[in-house]
Amino acid sequence: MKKTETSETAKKVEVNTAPAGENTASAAEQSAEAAPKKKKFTAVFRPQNAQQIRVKPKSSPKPARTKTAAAPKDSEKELKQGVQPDNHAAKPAEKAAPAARTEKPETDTAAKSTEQKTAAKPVAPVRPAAPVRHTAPTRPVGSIIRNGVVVQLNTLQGDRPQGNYQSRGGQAGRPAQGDRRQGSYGNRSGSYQGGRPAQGQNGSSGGRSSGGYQGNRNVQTQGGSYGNRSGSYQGGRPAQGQGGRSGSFSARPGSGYDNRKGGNFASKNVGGGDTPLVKKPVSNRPSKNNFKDKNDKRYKTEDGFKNGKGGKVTRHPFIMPEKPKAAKVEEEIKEIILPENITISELAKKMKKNASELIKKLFAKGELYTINSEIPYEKAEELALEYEILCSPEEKIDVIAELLKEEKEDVGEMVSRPPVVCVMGHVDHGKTSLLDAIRKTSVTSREAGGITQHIGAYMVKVKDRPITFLDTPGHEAFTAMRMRGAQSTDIAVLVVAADDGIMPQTVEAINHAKAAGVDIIVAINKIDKPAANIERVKQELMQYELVAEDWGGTTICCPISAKTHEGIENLLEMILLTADVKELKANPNRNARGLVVEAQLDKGKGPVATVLVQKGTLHVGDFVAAGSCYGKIRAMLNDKGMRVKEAKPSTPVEIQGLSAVPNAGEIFVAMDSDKEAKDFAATFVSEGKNKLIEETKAKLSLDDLFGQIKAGEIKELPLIVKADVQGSVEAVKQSLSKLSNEEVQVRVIHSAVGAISESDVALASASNAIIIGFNVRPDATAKSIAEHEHVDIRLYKVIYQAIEDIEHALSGMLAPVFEEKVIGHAEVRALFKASGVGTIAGSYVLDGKIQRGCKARITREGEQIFDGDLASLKRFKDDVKEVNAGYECGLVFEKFNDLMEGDLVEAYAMVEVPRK
Ligand SMILES: Nc1nc2c(ncn2[C@@H]2O[C@H](COP(=O)(O)OP(=O)(O)OP(=O)(O)O)[C@@H](O)[C@H]2O)c(=O)[nH]1
Repeated sequence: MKKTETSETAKKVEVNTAPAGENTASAAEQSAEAAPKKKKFTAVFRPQNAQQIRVKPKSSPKPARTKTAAAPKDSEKELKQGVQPDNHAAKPAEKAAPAARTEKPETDTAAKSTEQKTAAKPVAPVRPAAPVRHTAPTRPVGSIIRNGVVVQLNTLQGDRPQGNYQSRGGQAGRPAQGDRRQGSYGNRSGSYQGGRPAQGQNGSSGGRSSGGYQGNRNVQTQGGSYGNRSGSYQGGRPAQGQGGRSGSFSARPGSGYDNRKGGNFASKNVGGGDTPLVKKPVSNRPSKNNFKDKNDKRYKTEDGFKNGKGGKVTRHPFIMPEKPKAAKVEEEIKEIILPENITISELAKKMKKNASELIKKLFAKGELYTINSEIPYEKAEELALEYEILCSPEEKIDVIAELLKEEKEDVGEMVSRPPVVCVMGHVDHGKTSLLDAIRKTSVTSREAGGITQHIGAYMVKVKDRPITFLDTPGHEAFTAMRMRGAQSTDIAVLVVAADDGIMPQTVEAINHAKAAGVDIIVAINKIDKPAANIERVKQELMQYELVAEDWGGTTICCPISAKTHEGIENLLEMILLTADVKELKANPNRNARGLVVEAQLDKGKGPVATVLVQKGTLHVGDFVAAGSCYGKIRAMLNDKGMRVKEAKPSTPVEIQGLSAVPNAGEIFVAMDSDKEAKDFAATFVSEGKNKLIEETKAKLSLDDLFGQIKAGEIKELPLIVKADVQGSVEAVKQSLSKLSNEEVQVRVIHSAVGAISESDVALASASNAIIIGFNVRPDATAKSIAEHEHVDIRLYKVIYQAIEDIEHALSGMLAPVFEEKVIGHAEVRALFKASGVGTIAGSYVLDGKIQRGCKARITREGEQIFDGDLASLKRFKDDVKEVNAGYECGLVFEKFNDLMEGDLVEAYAMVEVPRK
């Protein structure tokens, strides 16, 4: 029965051991192989296992190594079990004293385990988890060991405990013999072990040695009981150096073996887990050397000890596994990722140090910090380096960029698309006139009676080929449109008046176009004018690396007259030619994606947006998202105001159905479902909030700024601007921002199209901002919240009124200006000395009045001898507020007593005057 059981247990053990480590597993296997030989040995431990063990002992002859045959068995079993110390333990226990399964014995065994370890090494297999399980008590050892091991071992300790337990398990067998004693001993040994391992350990060797010692002690102490004896022997011997023998010995003591084995295993196998931390590996070897007997050496192999005579090698998971683990732990700690700013407490956590330790370190450098102090990355890195911890900056992921990221499309599915063109140039050089001319020459003339809608973009057809013009003013096409890094246009037509040449805004336009990597076609306008000088324009263009084709360059220059329409056709043809060269293509068979060109809140239609489809085809009914807005397209109008059902690449359309008004320049994407569109928008909203919070946080955490605010050097006026159309938002925003001066910074923290909403008020409340509404009103909820939160909402219909109001607000915020104002004169006519007060000037008020707390200048014979505060003003013996002309009074001046009769006192006050 027992034998069979043992084999079963062995299997179980293997399973158990597996987690402990491959080594243990292999050991188990080996042990399993060896087991038959060792069968003779019985483990004392688990009564349950004991039976099984018995069986094994018979079969296992190897145990013989050890003096007791049983020991070998145990070892074998253990080996088989590898990880299953319990079984082994049980076996020995059975032999020694089956009864003793008590935890105490386990502890003893644990103690002995160290010795056993040496001896046990061979026996490693004994680990039999049994002891561990049983040995809750043994744990003391484990715990001790843990303590001994110190924190580093913690993780390992967890494992170790098992090792210890196993060995204990072996001891557990003993317990049967004399539970109490063993128990007590176990404790002792446990304590010892703990101490020792801690001391020397690190390595398994520590464990062993301690185990060995403990084993001895235990044994000794146990004395009377057989189990004890055996234990002592085992312990002692193993300790001395018999690995194999001890194994055999352990067989006797059962417990002893178990312990040893367990110990060994624990240290080795289990240790594999735990030890790594402790450095067991190293220690194990040394201990082995110390303990090794001749026999041991014989049996020893790099992999472990040979089992008994068979010469088979039992693998000892011991050292090998442990080291790598320890190394890993250290590595983990050595590199940390830090954000831009981090608090001391967070840094300490990452460094696995105590915050107070860091604070002390900084304090030693003369820098005062608290655990909540935020320090920049550089400082944190410097600090971490002192602990030999490397830092790397946290990589910020642009969630929105990730969201908008697109995979490369299959070129095969792409078809050519119309070019998207924008017109740029200096003021009055004829941009509008050119666009009008183009419309008239192409679109309007063909679409007889058709009314071209002003939707910010339109298409014209030249020789049946469409061209899309973005009708956005100036370089906004590049700035706003490029907000999300999207390329809005393919070709830029630079309008330069032939009679005016290159002007500042022309240069600006050139730079924007170049930065956007857009092809430039120069339209030299107003050639109908007598003062027109085309060649001069071409010459000037050369300064900006735009060399006309007829001058040997590559820049297409088209002389035109927006007034007479001369050259317009040629310009359009040139645009098409350039488009051909660029081979503009897009895939129309996919979800649409493009740019919001313009957007506004229409009283009848709600939010409407002019979008330029860049890829795919947009359909009515599509779910779209644009920035923080989303919705299902209810209706779609083309540039002629006609309802359309779909829009292909490069087509501008006005869409209705969005939940709110998106920002111009925002990318819109068509989604497969409403939920996707909503999620997309939600991400934008949360990202926006995060950014806002980050900005606020960053500001508040800047000591510099705080210092300046404290010193009154910087003040800020946060504003939220809401208007009915995007154009107004921009206008109000810019006008207000211009009001910033050296002392007060006007900061528009949020601006958008639409009514003043609840979230606007919430934001204003949180950031102490004023809401400026231009042609919009707050909704009912927003209004009531604003009243409750005392948020100031200012509504305007004319921009200048808003500006004027803000200007006033600013002047109120400016540091008051004080001016000196003379309030009266007095003459010193008598002097009195008063102890503790000083000299009292008995004076007569000549004119005006003298007021308490005023300032005074004293002149003597035309020469000023004092300018400072009036410390006290008395009428007779009473303090008074003021003394009018014609009355006498007593004056005492702040820290000035050098007065003489006849001195003239001029009283004055500093009064606040309104700023001009
Ligand atoms: N003679 C002549 N006058 C032109 C021509 N093109 C434009 N103009 C005049 O130049 C003036 C400015 O023209 P706009 O088209 O408004 O110029 P713009 O560049 O759009 O000006 P802003 O919108 O203020 O930037 C108008 O009075 C036009 O009539 C042209 O080809 N010949």
